Amino acid sequence: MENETGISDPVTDFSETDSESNLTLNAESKSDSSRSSNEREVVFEAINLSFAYPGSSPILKNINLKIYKGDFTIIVGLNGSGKSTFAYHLNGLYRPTSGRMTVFGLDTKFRKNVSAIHRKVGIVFQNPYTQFVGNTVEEDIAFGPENLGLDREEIKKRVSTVLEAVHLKDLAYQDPSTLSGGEAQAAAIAGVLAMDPECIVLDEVTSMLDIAAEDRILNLIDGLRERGKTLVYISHNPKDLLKADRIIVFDKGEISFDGDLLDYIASGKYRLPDMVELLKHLRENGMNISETISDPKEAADEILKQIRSK
Ligand SMILES: Nc1ncnc2c1ncn2[C@@H]1O[C@H](COP(=O)(O)OP(=O)(O)OP(=O)(O)O)[C@@H](O)[C@H]1O
Repeated sequence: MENETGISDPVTDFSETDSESNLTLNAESKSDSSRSSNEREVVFEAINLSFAYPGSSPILKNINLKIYKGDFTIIVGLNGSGKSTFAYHLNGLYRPTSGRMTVFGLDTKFRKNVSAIHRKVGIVFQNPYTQFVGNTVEEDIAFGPENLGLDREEIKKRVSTVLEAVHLKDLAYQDPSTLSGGEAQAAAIAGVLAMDPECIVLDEVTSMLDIAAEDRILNLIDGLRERGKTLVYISHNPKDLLKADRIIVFDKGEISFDGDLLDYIASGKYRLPDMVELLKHLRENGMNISETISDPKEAADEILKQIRSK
């Protein structure tokens, strides 16, 4: 079947479970008296989550994870480790084969919950062309806000604001399928921004952007953080790690690391070339790091020392 994003998706057929909606789960968990009042709100929770594509062996294996409101979480891992597959679970596009995924306490296994989740969680896919639904860029961006039932003036305002933000005003009337890779990524991001969701999941969204466009998007992401949005960002770019509240490493469908940047570097779970890139970036941005360091392990130690001393 095709879901509303246009992705051909065999795992979001909710017809059998539709009547069992579980919208009360969040209220139940809030009434749990054992929780202290200052406990942070859990946005995403994976509980023993496993997933296999039809006819394949499991891609995600027994994932247990909570992601909290307002956090900027970066997910890294080698190609094929299951990052995108996991991201699709974060707004209910995919459902676990076993275990559970809840978003704001709503189990993604129930169709009614997924409609509610789609209003709260926007996702920008790795391949932007899969998410276009409009005949023009402008129409495409307006589609989300229209679905939210916003009035014409508000839709117009939002479309204009996000087109400006991603520098696509001149291409507003172009067919999105004819955009260049970088333009398409910017348009897909604009489409999600126009919906102003509480949480945004970004799956390698800057891979086709030039440096100026990437900077624009990263600035937008900074702005979203300041507004308290919950962000989950799948990235292969080492310098993004510096922004993260939390880094999660996927390895063959399992979580092999979960912690902050210092712990990540100290853990030695990083990809060696990433440390060299990170070092280069820090050096270019004024950190006093010896030019003679090129060995990745030495680089990691130096980054750790520099960050700790700040
Ligand atoms: N629709 C599908 N049907 C069957 N297998 C799939 C499908 N989509 C992905 N896979 C497989 O699932 C595994 C995980 O893919 P996924 O795209 O989640 O990895 P990833 O960590 O995001 O990789 P990358 O960094 O390359 O984007 C891969 O081995 C991939 O071939």
